[in-house]
Amino acid sequence: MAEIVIRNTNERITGDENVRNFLNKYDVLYEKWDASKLNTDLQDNFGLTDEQKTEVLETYDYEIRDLAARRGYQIWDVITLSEQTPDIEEKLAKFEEIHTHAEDEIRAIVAGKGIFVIKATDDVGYFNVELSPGDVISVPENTPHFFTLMENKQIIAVRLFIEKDGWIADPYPDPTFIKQA
Ligand SMILES: CSCCC(=O)/C(O)=C/O
Ligand SMILES: [Fe+2]
Ligand code: NI
Repeated sequence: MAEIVIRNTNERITGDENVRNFLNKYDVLYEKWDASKLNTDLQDNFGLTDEQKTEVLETYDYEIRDLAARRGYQIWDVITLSEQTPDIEEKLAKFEEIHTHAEDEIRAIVAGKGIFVIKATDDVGYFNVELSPGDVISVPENTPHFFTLMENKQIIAVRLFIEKDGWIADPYPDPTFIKQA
């Protein structure tokens, strides 16, 4: 279940309804997929082969096509990040820079954990969205954000894009952002 932390106040928001209501205020979609649908061999495998990634997409084909039909996503992929990922440090460094995307994108966590840090309004500042298996969020277009792993340092996520070119990020250097532990 996703949890929110508002970074400026340390307020923590828990419970599906509260989380959904908070996120919807900032045009962030929050939905759930059934994490138990994924074959257990794949849930514990953070070094998926291309064939296994296809199996993940087949497992969630109904959910993916439903989101695509409702919200216009055109392509999707599976990303795994863990110590087994080649160039993990470079990949993470890229995701950990504040950036925007010119399109709305979906991130569905199917195994592991991760945090999206998203900018709300100037007065609220940034909030953390701590994501667990089954959590599905959108990252709205042109919204400053970044992504980092949690203590277990591993994740499998399905990503849905509107643009056929996939992941394209525009850096958003933000002097108002305060890094904290
Ligand atoms: C867990 S999805 C990988 C990170 C990503 O796709 C993104 O857009 C980060 O901001
Ligand atoms: Fe992003
Ligand atoms: Ni939870």
